[in-house]
Amino acid sequence: MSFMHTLRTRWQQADSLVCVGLDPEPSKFPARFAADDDAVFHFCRDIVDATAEYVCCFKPQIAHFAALGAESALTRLIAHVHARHPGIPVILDSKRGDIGSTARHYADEAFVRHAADAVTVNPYLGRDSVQPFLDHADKGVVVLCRTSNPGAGDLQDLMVDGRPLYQHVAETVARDWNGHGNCALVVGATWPGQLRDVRAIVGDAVPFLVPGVGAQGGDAAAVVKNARNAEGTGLIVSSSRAVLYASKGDDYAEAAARAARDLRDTLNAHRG
Ligand SMILES: O=c1ccn([C@@H]2O[C@H](COP(=O)(O)O)[C@@H](O)[C@H]2O)c(=O)[nH]1
Repeated sequence: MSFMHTLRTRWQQADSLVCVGLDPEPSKFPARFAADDDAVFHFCRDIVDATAEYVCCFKPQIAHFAALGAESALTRLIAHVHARHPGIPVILDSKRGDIGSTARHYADEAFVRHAADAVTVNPYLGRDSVQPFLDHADKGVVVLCRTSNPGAGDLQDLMVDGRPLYQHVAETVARDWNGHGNCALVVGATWPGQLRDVRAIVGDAVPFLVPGVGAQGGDAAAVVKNARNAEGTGLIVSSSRAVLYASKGDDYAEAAARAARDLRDTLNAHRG
């Protein structure tokens, strides 16, 4: 089943727009992991198992694994999601972007090595740099559009032909790059006005990955009000630290589950 089909099915079956981000930082793990040689995998696995019923997706961020030399834990974690929680797609957040001959290897990294269902990509090298990802018609290609960070506007808001650059990215992806219907866009929760503008440009068919609620302070209610589609879906609202590190005690998994459930309920209260 394709990423888009799995995602749409999961939105309905789980009644959730929540994505739990998997950003392991061992210094924030509960003390019980201190002597565990495979702590990254075990901690993330526990979070996955505790929160699965409340999510539409999981989103591991590759730098958090690579910086620790823990790529094997990432591969095993994605395999664990697929084996124990079939029907929950995994978006590998790697924000890749390079010339086509190299991008092919990045696509293999995401879809072959790690067996992710979707990947985040940087569009600024242009169509040929994204093509190796787009060619995987059953996989999701999640293109950075208006990111959640404070400096997002430095380049993404530059005016080009009378409109900010991020709006050109949105239009180009929806009109030209989405031939297989496998594209989504990253738009930060910290920018409700831009969420509304991008939804108006791309219509209902293109999902948004929306990081920035929780630790970055984005307003979950405003995300839903501004960017849901006509079905009340179309959103993958991602939270990492606020879920992963909801408690540093032995109740870390229960606390993560509560945080994911509360985010689901907040989002659902505004879906209409
Ligand atoms: O615009 C973007 C794109 C990606 N991210 C990633 O999402 C998570 C956010 O973590 P929180 O702890 O929920 O703040 C992180 O992996 C980022 O690399 C983003 O924040 N903004």
